[in-house]
Amino acid sequence: MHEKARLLIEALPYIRRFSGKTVVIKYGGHAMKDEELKGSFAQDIVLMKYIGIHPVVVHGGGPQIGRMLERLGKKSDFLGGMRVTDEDTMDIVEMVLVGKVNKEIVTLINRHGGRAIGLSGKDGRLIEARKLHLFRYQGDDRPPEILDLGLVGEVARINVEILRILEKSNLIPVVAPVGVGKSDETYNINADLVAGRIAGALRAEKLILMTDVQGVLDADGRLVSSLTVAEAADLLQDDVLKGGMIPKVQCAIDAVQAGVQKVHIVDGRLPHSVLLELFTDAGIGTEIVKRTGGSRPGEEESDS
Ligand SMILES: Nc1ncnc2c1ncn2[C@@H]1O[C@H](COP(=O)(O)OP(=O)(O)O)[C@@H](O)[C@H]1O
Ligand SMILES: CC(=O)N[C@@H](CCC(=O)OP(=O)(O)O)C(=O)O
Repeated sequence: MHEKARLLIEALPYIRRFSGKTVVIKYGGHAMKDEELKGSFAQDIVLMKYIGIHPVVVHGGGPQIGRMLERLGKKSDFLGGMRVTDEDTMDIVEMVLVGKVNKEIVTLINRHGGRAIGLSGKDGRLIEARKLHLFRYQGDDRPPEILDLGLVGEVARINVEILRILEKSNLIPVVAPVGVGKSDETYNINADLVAGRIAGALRAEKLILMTDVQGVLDADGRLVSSLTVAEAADLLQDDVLKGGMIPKVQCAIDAVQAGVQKVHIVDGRLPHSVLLELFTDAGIGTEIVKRTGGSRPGEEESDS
C-alpha cells in the first residue's frame, strides 16, 4: 500500500473512536517554542475539530510570565512547582496570560482555518477558585509546614455550561488558567491543574499534557511509557519528580480518578505530537491510566 494511504488508514479506527468525544489539550509555555512548532500545534487542533472531536485547549505561559517579570525587574520564587504570587505579580500574570498568550493562540488557530474563542476563568465563571494551601511534610513526628503562595489558587469548581455550548458549535475554546474567587478576587492557577479539572468535569476521553520533555523520566533518565494511578502516586512520594512535573503528575492522577479515560504527557517539541498521540498505533510519551490493560483499537478497554 502507498505509505500515505497506509498512514491515513491507520488513523481510521481512532477517528471513528474519538469522533464526538472531548479531548482536553494542555499547551505548556515551554512547548510554544518556534513558529513552525506553533503552526503544527494549531493544525492538529483544527484537524481534530473538523473530524468531529471536541478539543478544549488550556494553555500555560510560565516562561512568558517569567520574561515579563524580568523586564519589569520583579523576581519570582517557586514552591512545589508553583509561582509565589503577590498582588503586583497577579496583575502581570493576568496581563500576560489573558491579554497576550491567550490571544496569540486564538490567532494561531484562526490562521490555520479554525474558529477559536479565548476564555479566562472569569468568563461565565468557568473556573471558580479558592486560595491554595500547600503542605510540606517534615518527617513523621513533626506537623506539616503550611506554605503561603499568596494569590495562587486551586480549582473549587468548573462551570462547564459554556464549554458544552461551544461543543455544539464550530468554535474551539482556548482557556487561560486564571480563576475567580467567592468575592471576585483573581487567582493564579497552575495550568496543568486547571486542565486536569476541566477534563474531569467534562468527563473527557483524553487529557494530553504537552511539555518540553519526552514524558515522565525515571531516576536513570529513561522514559516511563505507562503508569497506573497507583504507580504514579508512588512516584510522587519518591524524589524522582521535580519542579513542574509534580503538579503535572498530580493532575493526571486526579483526572483519571474523576473519570478521564487516559492522560498522556507528551513531548511538545515534537511537531504534530498531538496527532501522533491520538491517531497512531504506537502513541508517544507517558500514558497514565486507572489500571493496566490497553485501549488502542483491537485491545481490551481499561476499566474505569
Ligand atoms: N522525573 C521527571 N521526568 C520528566 N521531567 C521532569 C522530571 N522531574 C522534573 N522534571 C521537569 O519538569 C519539566 C516540565 O514541567 P514544566 O516546566 O512545568 O513544563 P510546562 O511549562 O511544559 O508545563 C521538565 O522540563 C523537567 O525539567
Ligand atoms: C501558580 C502558577 O505557577 N501558575 C503558573 C501559570 C502558568 C502556567 O502554569 O504555565 P506553564 O504551564 O507554561 O508552566 C505561573 O505563574 O507560571
